[in-house]
Amino acid sequence: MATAEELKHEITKVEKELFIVETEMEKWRTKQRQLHEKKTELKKSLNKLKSDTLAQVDWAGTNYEWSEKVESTLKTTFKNNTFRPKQLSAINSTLSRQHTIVVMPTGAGKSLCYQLPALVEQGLTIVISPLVSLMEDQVRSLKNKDIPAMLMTSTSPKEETNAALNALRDKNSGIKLLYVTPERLAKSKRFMANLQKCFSNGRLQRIAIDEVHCCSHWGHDFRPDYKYLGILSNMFPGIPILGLTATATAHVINDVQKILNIQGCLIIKSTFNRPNLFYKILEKPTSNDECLNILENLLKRRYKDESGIIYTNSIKDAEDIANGLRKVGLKVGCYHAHMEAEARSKVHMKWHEKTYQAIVATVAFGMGIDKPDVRFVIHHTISKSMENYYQESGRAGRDGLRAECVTLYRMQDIFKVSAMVFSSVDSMDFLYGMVKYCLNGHLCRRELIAKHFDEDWGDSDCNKMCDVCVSGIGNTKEINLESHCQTLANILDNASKQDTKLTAQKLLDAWFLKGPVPLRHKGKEPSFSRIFAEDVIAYLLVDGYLTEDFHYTAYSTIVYLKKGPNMEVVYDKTFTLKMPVRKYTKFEIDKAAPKQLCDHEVTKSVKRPSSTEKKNNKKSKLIIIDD
Ligand SMILES: Nc1ncnc2c1ncn2[C@@H]1O[C@H](COP(=O)(O)OP(=O)(O)OP(=O)(O)O)[C@@H](O)[C@H]1O
Repeated sequence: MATAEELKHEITKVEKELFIVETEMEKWRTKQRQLHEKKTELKKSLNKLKSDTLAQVDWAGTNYEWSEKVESTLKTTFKNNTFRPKQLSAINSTLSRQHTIVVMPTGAGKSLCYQLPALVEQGLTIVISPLVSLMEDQVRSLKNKDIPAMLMTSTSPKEETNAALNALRDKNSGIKLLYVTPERLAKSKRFMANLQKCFSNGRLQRIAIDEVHCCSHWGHDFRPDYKYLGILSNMFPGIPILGLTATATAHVINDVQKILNIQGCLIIKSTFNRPNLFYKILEKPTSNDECLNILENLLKRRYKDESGIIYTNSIKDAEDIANGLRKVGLKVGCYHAHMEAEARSKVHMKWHEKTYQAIVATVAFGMGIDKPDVRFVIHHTISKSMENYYQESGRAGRDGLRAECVTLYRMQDIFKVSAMVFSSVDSMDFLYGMVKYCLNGHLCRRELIAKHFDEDWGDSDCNKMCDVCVSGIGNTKEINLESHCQTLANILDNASKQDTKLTAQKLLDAWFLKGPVPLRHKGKEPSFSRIFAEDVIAYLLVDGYLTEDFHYTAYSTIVYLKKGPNMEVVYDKTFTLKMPVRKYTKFEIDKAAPKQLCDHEVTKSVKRPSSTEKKNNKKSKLIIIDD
C-alpha cells in the first residue's frame, strides 16, 4: 500500500497535468469562441452581400407578367393614381416570390404592399399584425372596397373564428386576406393545422408580417409571440414572407431576418424624411396651469378645428390634461393602457369621427392609427427615445399635407422619463438621444433624425420645415462651460462630504446661491437665467459630466445627480467645453398654423423674456418665445 507521502506526490503530479490540460482547453475554448465570432461575421457579410445583390435589381419595373393587373388594381380597386415611393418595388418583389422586408416611415403606405398583391394572384394572403384595432380598421376598409377579408384574434366570437378556420380549409373560399394576431398563430394548433391544409392545397399565397420589428428585442416594441414566426419559412417552403416596419435601424433589421430565418432577403427601404412635418421644440412652463394654457391656446387657435394627438408619459398626466382641457370647453378624449378595450375603441372612434378634436394619450395609443388628417402631434413630455419620437410624431400628416410636431421640453421631464425606463438595457442612451434633439439649437432637426436612421438628408431636404432652419442655421452662439463645470463639481463634492444627495433642482439652487447655505458654493451667482442653467445641466448630463443616481422609495424613484466620468478632467488646464446656445424663436400659438409647406412664419431670433415679462405675457399676448 502506498504511503501518505507517495499519494500526496501523486496528487501534485495529477494537479500539474490537470493544469496543463485546463490551460490547453482554455486555449481551445478561446479559439472556438473566436471561430464562432468569425463565422457569425462571415455569415453576416454573406447575407449582406445577398441582400445588396438583390437590391441592385430594378424592382420598380413595369414589364412583369402581372404589371398590367397591378396597375389596374391600383386605379380601380384602391382608387389611387400613382404608387408612392417603393410601393411598386415591394409589390414586384413579393410577386416574384422573394422574401422581402419593407422599411417605410409611418403613413408611407405599407399596407398596399400586401393588400394589392393579394388581389393579383389566386389564393389567400395571411396578414400577421399585433394590434386588433389596426386589423379591424383594415378589414373594415377592405370590405368597403368589396375585397373579401376576415380577421381572427383570441377574442373573436366563435362563429367568426370558425368562419376563418373554414376559409383556410375550403378550396372554394373567396377570402383574399386573413388577418391574425401572432398569439393566435403561436398558440392555436387548430389554426396551424388548417393553415397547413391551405398550404398543401396550394392556396397559401404569401405571409405578410406587419410591424415586423416586434420580433426583435432591439426594436421599440418587442412582442414575445412574434418569436414563433421563425417557424414559418421552414414550414411553408416557397411561400414568400413580406415583413413590414417603420423601424429602420440596421441592428433591428438584421435581428428580424435572423429570427424569421430569412437572412439575406431583399430589403426595400424608403427615405425616412417626412417633408410635410414641421418640427418644433417649445419651452415647457414649470406650472401645470401655464402648460394647460399653452395646450388650450394651441387647440383653440393654432389648430382650431383640426385633429391631433397630445402625448404624455403617465396615465395621471393624460387624465389631468384631458380633464383640464374639457373644463375650458375643448372636446378631447383620453386614452391609456388601463382603460378597457371597449372604452379605448370608443375614444378612438370619436376622434376618427371628429367628435373629439384631440386624444390625450400615453404611448399605448400607438400602432395602427390610420387617420390621414392628423394636423398636430404635441408631446407634452419628451419620448423615451428618438425612435419612439419619430414613430409618435409620425402619426401626423399621413395625407401628405402640412402638419406640426411640437414638443414641450423642460429639463425636469428628463428625470420623469429616466425614472421609468432606467432599468432596461440601453434605455439611458436612447433617452439622452432624445434630450440632445431637444437641446439642439444649431443643427437642422431633420439632420438629427436622419443621423438616427443612418440616412443623409441635405439641408435642402428640410425646406425650412423645422424651427432651427426657420430661424436660420449659422451664427450660433456658444458659451464656455469650463468654470461652470468646476463650480458644479465643487457643489457635488461638498454635498457628498456632508452626506447629502442633490436632485437637479437642489443642484440648481446651490448653484444660484439658494437653499441651505452649507450646500452653496463660494463663487458668484450665474449671470444667466435658471432656465438657461437647466440647459447647461441637461447638456452636461447627456455628455457624461453628470450622471443620474436612482433611489427607490415606497412610492417612487428619486433621481439624484452625481459627478459623471467626464467630470474628472474639468480641473485640467487644457480642458475646454463649449455649449451651442439654443435660438429663441417666435411661435405664435394664437394664429392658425400655416397650411402650405412653403408658408413659413416670419421668424427672427428674439431676446428671451425675463420671468416677469413671461408672467405678464401669459394670458394677454400669446406669443411664446422659446428656446
Ligand atoms: N399610392 C397611394 N396613393 C395615395 N394614397 C395612398 C397610397 N398608398 C397608401 N395610401 C394611403 O396612405 C395612408 C397610409 O397608408 P398605410 O396605413 O398603409 O400606412 P403605413 O405605412 O402602414 O403606416 P403605419 O406604419 O402607421 O401603419 C392610407 O390612408 C392609405 O390609403
